[in-house]
Amino acid sequence: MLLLVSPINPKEAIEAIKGGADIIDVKNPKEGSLGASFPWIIREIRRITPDNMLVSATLGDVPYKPGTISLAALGALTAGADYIKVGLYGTKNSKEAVDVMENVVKTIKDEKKEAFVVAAGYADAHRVGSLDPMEIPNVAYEAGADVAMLDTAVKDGKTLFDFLSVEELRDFVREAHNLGLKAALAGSIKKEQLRPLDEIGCDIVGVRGAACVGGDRNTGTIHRSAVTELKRLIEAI
Ligand SMILES: O=C[C@H](O)COP(=O)(O)O
Repeated sequence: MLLLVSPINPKEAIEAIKGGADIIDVKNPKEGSLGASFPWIIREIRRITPDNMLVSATLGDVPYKPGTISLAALGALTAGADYIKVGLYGTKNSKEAVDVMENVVKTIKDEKKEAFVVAAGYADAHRVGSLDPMEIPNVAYEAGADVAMLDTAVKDGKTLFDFLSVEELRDFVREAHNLGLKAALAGSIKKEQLRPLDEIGCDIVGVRGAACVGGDRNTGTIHRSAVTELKRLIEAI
């Protein structure tokens, strides 16, 4: 299981890299769970990240605006991201979600075939009126994306496991794999939840809060010691 860590700036990105993260995921929590960062921050983080490591950028908790999101995707790619995440927030059904995702896939793959496209849904979708999380693998598949992901939309201390049972998460991962996709899971993941995620076959676990010290995901900052511990726990499973 790979460890994706979400820094907000280059200083935190260095901590994540030194701590042993596998994927550096540039994020702006001020704009939401999957809040988009700025091109110059993505570019600088790409510059300081070793070439053999993926840099991810999220396009935000996106509305149902395929054109707008396609342009944002091109911006993230141009700034240096090679793992593009789309938070399917304002898409109310799978038809709208596929519409957004297939345009993002076209945008990215036309420019850089080997870049990854991630369709991200929310385990607590019912709290924000977005798409049923169990539909995400099929949306990702239909659109030609590479990864089906879940996070939580509302960051209030509740974790992924508060909204979906281990059995439901196992089904999500199984369906993604059956469709030839990778499965990524996030949502205020705690250290003790790494093992169950690995056991159900999760390919990528995403964290911010658990990699921060001196506060939570908003008030704390990523420190290499916390990242190293997460990495060590994963390796020990
Ligand atoms: O992509 C993963 C997110 O950054 C998860 O953040 P969180 O662990 O604070 O919920």
